[in-house]
Amino acid sequence: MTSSVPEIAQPAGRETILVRGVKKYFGPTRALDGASFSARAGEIHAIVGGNGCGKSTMAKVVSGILPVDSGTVSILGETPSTPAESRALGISTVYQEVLVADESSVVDNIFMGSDRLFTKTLSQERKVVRAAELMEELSGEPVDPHALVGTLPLGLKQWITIARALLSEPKILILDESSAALDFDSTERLFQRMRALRDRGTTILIVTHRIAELVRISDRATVFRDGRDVGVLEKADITEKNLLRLMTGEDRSSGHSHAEAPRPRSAELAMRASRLAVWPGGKTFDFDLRRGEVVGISGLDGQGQDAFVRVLAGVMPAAQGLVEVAGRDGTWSPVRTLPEAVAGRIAYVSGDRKREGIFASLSIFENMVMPLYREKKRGGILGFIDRGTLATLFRREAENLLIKFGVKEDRITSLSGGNQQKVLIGRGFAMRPDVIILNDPARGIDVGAKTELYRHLRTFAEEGKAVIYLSSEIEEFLGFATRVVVFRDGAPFDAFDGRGLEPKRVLEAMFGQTGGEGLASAVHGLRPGVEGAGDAAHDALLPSAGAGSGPRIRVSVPDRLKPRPVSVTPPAPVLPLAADPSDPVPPRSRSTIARPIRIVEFGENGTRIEGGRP
Ligand SMILES: Nc1ncnc2c1ncn2[C@@H]1O[C@H](COP(=O)(O)OP(=O)(O)OP(=O)(O)O)[C@@H](O)[C@H]1O
Repeated sequence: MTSSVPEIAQPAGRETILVRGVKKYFGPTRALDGASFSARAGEIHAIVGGNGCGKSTMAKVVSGILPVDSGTVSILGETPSTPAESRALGISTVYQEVLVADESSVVDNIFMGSDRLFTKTLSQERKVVRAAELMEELSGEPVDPHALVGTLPLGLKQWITIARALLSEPKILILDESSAALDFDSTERLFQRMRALRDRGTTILIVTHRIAELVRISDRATVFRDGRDVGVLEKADITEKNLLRLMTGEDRSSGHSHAEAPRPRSAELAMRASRLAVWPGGKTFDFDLRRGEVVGISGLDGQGQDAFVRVLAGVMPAAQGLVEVAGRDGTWSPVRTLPEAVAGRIAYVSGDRKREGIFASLSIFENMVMPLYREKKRGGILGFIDRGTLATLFRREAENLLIKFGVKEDRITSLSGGNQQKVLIGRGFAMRPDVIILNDPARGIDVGAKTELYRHLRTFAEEGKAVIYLSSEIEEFLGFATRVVVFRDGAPFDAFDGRGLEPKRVLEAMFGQTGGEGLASAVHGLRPGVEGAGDAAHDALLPSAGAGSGPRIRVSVPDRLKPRPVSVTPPAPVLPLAADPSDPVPPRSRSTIARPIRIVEFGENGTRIEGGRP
């Protein structure tokens, strides 16, 4: 990868990681309960399993940062017991949480913690050059090495953590959910890099919930369940079906793809937006949300879909226009702020739990029932709720979403990442809303919980309530969304009926390659405003796109066609439940370059088939 580091010479096939009968308890929680696992030089080895089954704990044990209670751990013949020892052995880890110092520069973040190794001899100028090279190689776009990391979008922050791990050309590279903040194209680049390292003898451990990705990249996979290894699959046997069977211990398929999406029984509206523009100067449009439907929202990164759902949820003000929610008595009330949204029984669930989700210092229980407490204090509509009722609500949501926890009074940060996300989803439902707005909520949650979530939301819609569901994975909409609205350039560009939804058509719309006919159909409840959202169809060859802070989209764009991003700072959102209010909002990137596209098709069960289109 770099001339400044030595080549690795690991004989392929040699066992580099050997873990036997390891136990690791956190109080009453058995994170690892007699787990064994081994990996070889020159292989990409996946650790797979449901939320809370012990994957991250195993990754930390192998990294040498977590001592075990019992069992044996041998990494390259040694047992590192401090991060420094493990680094000296050649182990690099990219952790699940994106760990960067926002107030430091890109170069300082990349070289953080590595001064005692080979980089000691590098001058600051060389480090700056190296950081710039690495970031351009990895992220596919030039990144100012002096830029403050806090001003960068999540995807670039994730690349910084990966660049840091790759600096020393590790013998063992551990990637714990490291592609979670990367879009499809970036994930592909990461995979190429992983394959090159693997071919030079590195052992790569990956932990991921993206099953289709791990089927593609892994040479072997060890499946965990309840803190124990329950099977090892060789490359030829790594299929979605086999993985699920081992993960759940049952024979069942992943999906909801054969299920029917909810259909509204009447034309009664739950919400409406008129003359709405989500960005200053953006195109205006009208939008109706009916009772009884699930509306899927999608788009390429930074096309306004993220702003749209936040505006609907009262989390961010609209640049123009009015959003209203229908009361149970049929009256309409404006939604301009979060309190107005809460009063209108709108709940918001964010997939970005670090920035606008969890309260790290509070318990699991408090995190779930927090909005109800607040209402109680103000004597609002939920003011009658007492602690006993809260406990019942908590239990119900925890059961519904299969949340795995020890004691509900434990801090939320003691939960696995996926279980933290489930608490946020549970919080949304616990508010007993009439409209629930979910912003890419399924990041990091396992397939069992996803299925439960879809089932829950489908029932919710069938009860006459309404769902807005933004997702970066089109597969999520199959058999689930009543209709799907695709955003481009800050406004709806096209819309599709959920029945017979073709993921390929949705992808084409994201790239401006469809005619926008869906906008003309009254079924989709979309009407162009004065400037005309319908104009979007004519602007198809002048799309704007960029690597903003929005969700990841599984679409591949050739590097040479990538736009050069220009930062535009969006208005600061009102964060409803910000863990860290000082956390800056990543800039949105936009550009105006037409791009031919490469489509990734979806086969059975949502597995990807790479296809081509000039
Ligand atoms: N520091 C900690 N304190 C208390 N409990 C913990 C701690 N770390 C992990 N646990 C618990 O150990 C169990 C395993 O957690 P781990 O993070 O390893 O799961 P995981 O398989 O990586 O899950 P996910 O897919 O959700 O990331 C969980 O029940 C979790 O709540």
